[in-house]
Amino acid sequence: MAARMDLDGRPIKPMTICMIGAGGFIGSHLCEKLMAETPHKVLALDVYNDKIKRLLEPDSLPWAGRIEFHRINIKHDSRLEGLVKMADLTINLAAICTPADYNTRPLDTIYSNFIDALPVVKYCSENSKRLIRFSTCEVYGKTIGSFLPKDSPLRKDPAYYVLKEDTSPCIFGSIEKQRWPYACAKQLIERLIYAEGAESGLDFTIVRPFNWIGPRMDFIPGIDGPSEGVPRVLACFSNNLLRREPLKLVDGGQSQRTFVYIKDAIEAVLLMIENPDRANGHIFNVGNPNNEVTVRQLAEMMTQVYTKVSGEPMLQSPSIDVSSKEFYGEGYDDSDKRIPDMTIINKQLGWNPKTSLWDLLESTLTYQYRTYAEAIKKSMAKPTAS
Ligand SMILES: NC(=O)c1ccc[n+]([C@@H]2O[C@H](COP(=O)([O-])OP(=O)(O)OC[C@H]3O[C@@H](n4cnc5c(N)ncnc54)[C@H](O)[C@@H]3O)[C@@H](O)[C@H]2O)c1
Ligand SMILES: O=c1ccn([C@@H]2O[C@H](COP(=O)(O)OP(=O)(O)O[C@H]3OC[C@](O)(CO)[C@H]3O)[C@@H](O)[C@H]2O)c(=O)[nH]1
Repeated sequence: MAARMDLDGRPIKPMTICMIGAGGFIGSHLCEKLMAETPHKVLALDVYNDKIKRLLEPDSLPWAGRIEFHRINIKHDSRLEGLVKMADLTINLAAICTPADYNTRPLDTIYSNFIDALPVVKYCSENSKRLIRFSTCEVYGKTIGSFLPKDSPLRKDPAYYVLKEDTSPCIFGSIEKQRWPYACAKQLIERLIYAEGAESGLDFTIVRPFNWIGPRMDFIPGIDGPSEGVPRVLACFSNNLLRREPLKLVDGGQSQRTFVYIKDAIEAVLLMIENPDRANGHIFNVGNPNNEVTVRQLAEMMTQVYTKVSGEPMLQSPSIDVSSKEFYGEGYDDSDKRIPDMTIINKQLGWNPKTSLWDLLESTLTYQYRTYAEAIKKSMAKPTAS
């Protein structure tokens, strides 16, 4: 492998990375990238490894010896400190991060996103180890514009909706709205890390992903996850399409999101890993401001793309409206609109997303169809117990 250079033309030394949550959606793509394109070593920590199994077996793989899986629940495992100490850099991805859990398991959500993350910050700080912490775009909550009257011309002014790391406020709903414990826990751990940086000199980078999507995201209920489970929107809509059911639009599907292809986003994370001088002390939005749609438009586009990749005809009624109470239960609330400002990541790391929403949906839904269509057909053909 040719020597890798950083953005300032210096050779990059091979490093050991302790990656917590390596078995999840983002972790699996990051491990794949690090194994295929870099000389770095990964200590991969998670309670599951299904999504990275391909990288772990067999021993003849070109990167064998550079990735080690440790089945660890960071809530209670004394091996964690030793693994942080062995590494040059710790990346913490571990979290409960599906909205269906926030209002139904708020305590688990707070523990997972704040309490369980505390020892990781402490071990990094005490041992002078660099930390990359995965936060979320959800720390911004709702836009300022959403509080303006519906017909206010200011709603069209980007100052009222574009989300900037260093100036936008974090606006959450009331305590009864249990959508927000996740965002609030993520915000508090960001503040703690920032304070460790200021008071104890911790070298940190905080990543705020804006709806990264692609293959291996979440699960398909009843196939590789619980039948009653509710994953994030990409997997919910994929499941509906694969089962030939209408896509469910929560509260009319009026909320807006910007979606970025996982492979583009992973490029940004690799730049952070390999350019510590440019990434330390920063909070980065990582998203694609050009890929904005309402959830209703996302459903329409996914239906069209799925029809193309599967060759199956479109349903007569491809979507239905459901209330958030019916879909998520009491206490659900939503972010209205999420457009990332890209100034900081652009200036520090020169990163820009490349893939259009249509193209990323085409490659992702091709993967979903190839991976799940047969299994779903078989499971739907099975007689159900009466
Ligand atoms: N995917 C996105 O668009 C997105 C958006 C915003 C924020 N994030 C953040 O990025 C991170 C990764 O997200 P993801 O989409 O890959 O989610 P994911 O659920 O696929 O991955 C999280 C992984 O953490 C592991 N984990 C959770 N608790 C653990 C524990 N106690 N011990 C060990 N492992 C544990 C899980 O088993 C899972 O494999 C999360 O912190 C999430 O909040 C992701
Ligand atoms: O079947 C469905 C499922 C969802 N929706 C609506 O889609 C919007 C997006 O939902 P989702 O992808 O589940 O998650 P969010 O974008 O709301 O939140 C995530 O953003 C980042 C992260 O931190 C981690 O991924 C997480 O909190 C939403 O409006 C749903 O109501 C639907 O209509 N139908």
